Amino acid sequence: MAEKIYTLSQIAEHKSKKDCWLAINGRVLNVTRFLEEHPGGEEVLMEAAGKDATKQFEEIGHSKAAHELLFNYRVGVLQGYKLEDTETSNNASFQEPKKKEMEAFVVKDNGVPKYAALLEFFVPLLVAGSYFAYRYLA
Ligand code: HEM
Repeated sequence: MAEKIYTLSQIAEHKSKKDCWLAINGRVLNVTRFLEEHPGGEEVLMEAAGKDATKQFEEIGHSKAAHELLFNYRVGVLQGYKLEDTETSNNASFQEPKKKEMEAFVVKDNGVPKYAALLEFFVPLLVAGSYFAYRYLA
């Protein structure tokens, strides 16, 4: 999927409270609707508005959740960054957990693995029981 590529000077045209863009890790973000929600406050975002804010963003030590939030505001890619990289990291953080959830769901809901789990529990118990019975009773 092709994404729109922006230059830093194009981003610099969007630095007001009503239209606020910035770039982080090669992604161009429209954070206008996030200004009021940002836990670190509107002011720090406004200071970074219209610029590449990667350094500031990383220096704060934002959480994984904050890194994932970035995807919600993505409007394009900063010129000079590879598209594949951003696509891959996008897929990795959004699709992998979903897949894991699905697997857990299938195991819980399927009768066969439950039966297998019971066997896995009782067979070693039976073997150990037989061994001790043989050792102490015979
Ligand atoms: C779209 C971009 C951004 C997102 C999605 C975002 C998200 C967040 C979130 C979720 C938090 C809560 C703490 C955490 O989970 O790490 C936070 C805190 C904070 N952010 Fe951001 N942030 C962004 C950009 C920035 C930028 C560019 C700066 C600095 C120029 C900044 C400065 C801060 C500060 C100072 C805090 C408070 C840290 C604290 O109280 O310990 N953020 N941000």
